[in-house]
Amino acid sequence: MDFFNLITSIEAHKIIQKKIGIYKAKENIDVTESLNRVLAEDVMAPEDLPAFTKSIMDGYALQGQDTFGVSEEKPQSLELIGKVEMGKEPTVTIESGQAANISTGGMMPSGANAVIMVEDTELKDNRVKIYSSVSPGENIIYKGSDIEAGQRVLPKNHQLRSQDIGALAGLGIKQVEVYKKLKVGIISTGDELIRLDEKLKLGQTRDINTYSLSSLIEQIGAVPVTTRIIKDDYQSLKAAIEKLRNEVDFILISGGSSVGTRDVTYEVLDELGSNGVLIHGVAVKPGKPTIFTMLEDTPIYGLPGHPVSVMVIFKKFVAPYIEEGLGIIDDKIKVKAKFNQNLSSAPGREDYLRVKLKEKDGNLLAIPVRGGSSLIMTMVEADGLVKIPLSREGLSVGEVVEVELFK
Ligand SMILES: Nc1nc2c(c(=O)[nH]1)N[C@H]1C(S)=C(S)[C@@H](COP(=O)(O)OP(=O)(O)OC[C@H]3O[C@@H](n4cnc5c(N)ncnc54)[C@H](O)[C@@H]3O)O[C@H]1N2
Ligand code: MOO
Repeated sequence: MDFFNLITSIEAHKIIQKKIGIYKAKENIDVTESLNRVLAEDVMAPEDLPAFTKSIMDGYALQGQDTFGVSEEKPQSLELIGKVEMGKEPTVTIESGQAANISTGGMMPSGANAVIMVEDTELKDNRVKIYSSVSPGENIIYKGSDIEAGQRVLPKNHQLRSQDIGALAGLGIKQVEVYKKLKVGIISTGDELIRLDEKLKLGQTRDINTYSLSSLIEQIGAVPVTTRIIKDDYQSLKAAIEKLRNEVDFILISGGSSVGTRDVTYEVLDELGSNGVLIHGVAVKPGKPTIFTMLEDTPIYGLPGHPVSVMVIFKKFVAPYIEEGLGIIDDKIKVKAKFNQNLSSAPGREDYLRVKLKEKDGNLLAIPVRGGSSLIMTMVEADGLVKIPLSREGLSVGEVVEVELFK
């Protein structure tokens, strides 16, 4: 007898998509706090970068035309008329036949259009002997050539990386408007579970899922809100959900999603859910007993307790919706690799294989990590996931597969 009403992963996504309508709240934050945050607006450059035309070599600013035809055998001598001070506007103007000392990063004096490197020159009696030619524009970068004032520097919905923060700082932008972080509540259930700081007795299991889920939530840029471990008991779970629901934007329950006598998640969610439980059972492996419903505006999931199932279902059925609420578009990193063996899978079910990547003879190989969904090491050893679609009965050796990499 089948206790679940299995639906396909496409049908499950349709139900979830239809129900989740997340309001994207925005806030202004300091650039110094903005790593991994997602822009809620386009960022335009308020000024040019660099703000002035500058030298990118240590040497002499001059007119490139003065060096045309110059070589080691046929040097040219120019008059040294002064020096450009770093961080200051030059006080000299270069005319034909003249040069001024300049350092890397110094502002080009007017009249000059190139810089000759110091190693291609010789200084004697206030005259600079030039031993090679430089064309106009050589060894300098023009005002605004990195970023032009008014240009779009970063687009809306971009997740900020360190180089982006560098660019914002370079333009003097102190604050950015980003989407507010969503809060995701985690309730791990199970009479057998103990916390990380408790002593393990035989028959007990240390809580893994609270920790793997919290870090996955943090990784996508949301805020995990954890609770104490909840017993497999209707009233305790109901009370824990009621307590959390006003604090967070999503609720994840780990464990108790199946059909055992101690699996109470379904009953509690069927009572609390706005229209009872909307999903119980998806034709995927791992993670078949997945539950989903809404507590008014709050999406709530019952995630299958096995440590691998929890992580895979989070990645495939939860993370995309949290990311949508955070303004993230698609940031999955995928690579193509050759599957290294024949492997069968049941038709009518979507499989997520954990795979390890290995390079061999110039080919990237995807090697499945064997083992059930209760073994966390199958995730630890893997580099990513490969999907076997519903319609397929397996994968063949040499077949090119797409691997979604773990971050
Ligand atoms: N008769 C059936 N039994 C099971 C079925 C089924 O279809 N019929 N489905 C199996 C599948 S598939 C999965 S997945 C699990 C899901 O079970 P639950 O969501 O009810 O999870 P639990 O029974 O509470 O736990 C399963 C397993 O995982 C361990 N666990 C739970 N939470 C944690 C945690 N936070 N950290 C570490 N380990 C955890 C728990 O001790 C169990 O060993 O059901 C199958 N059964
Ligand atoms: O679907 Mo369960 O999640 O195989 O282990």
